Amino acid sequence: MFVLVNLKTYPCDPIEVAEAVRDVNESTDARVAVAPQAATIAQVAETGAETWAQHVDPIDYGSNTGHTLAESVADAGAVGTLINHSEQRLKLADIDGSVQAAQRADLETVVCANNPAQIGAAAALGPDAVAVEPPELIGTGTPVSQADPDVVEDAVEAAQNVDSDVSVLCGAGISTGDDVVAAGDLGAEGVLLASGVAKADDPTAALEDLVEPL
Ligand SMILES: O=C[C@H](O)COP(=O)(O)O
Repeated sequence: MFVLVNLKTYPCDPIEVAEAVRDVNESTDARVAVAPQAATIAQVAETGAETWAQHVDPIDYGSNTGHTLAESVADAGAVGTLINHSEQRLKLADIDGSVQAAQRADLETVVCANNPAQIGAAAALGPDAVAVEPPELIGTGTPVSQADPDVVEDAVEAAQNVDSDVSVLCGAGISTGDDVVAAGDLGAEGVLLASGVAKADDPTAALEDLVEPL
């Protein structure tokens, strides 16, 4: 299972979380990575944790003030990027452009989507993975795998019908090892989570709990 921890703009210490991600990744068969804010990608990557960007824009080098260039986050040490997170929604043409920009920079891609229909559309753009996240469950602590298991199974089916090479993650409210196991039982190959680790008093303990049953 892939456990991708998105730090969003939570007021946590990204280095503390990154060191926990690095250490827990080394102690488990699961793959554990962290997506800090763009401004801290380089510092986070220096810890040795697998580091992702939270977003890249559908642009190339040039006159794009305020945008995030895929090559820049790759140069800073990111190996992958989220695209179209529920809190950073893009138009379909821009999702396509961001996937292409990420692939140009050799970044792995996870395209987020609200529901199975959008997952099918996202999978058609050729990312490495898609992540289904019902927006109403994000940050609630109520796991999607428990509150809405059908959306996970339907997302897996929707992606497989389009491109069986595209992995499916699920996210929203995931915070325990049982939640991760439940996600796997529904066909997800990973989970995308944030508050369960970023808001934890002890990120290492939170991560250890997440991977303990894997
Ligand atoms: O990127 C992470 C997702 O939006 C899930 O957030 P959450 O784990 O706080 O529900």
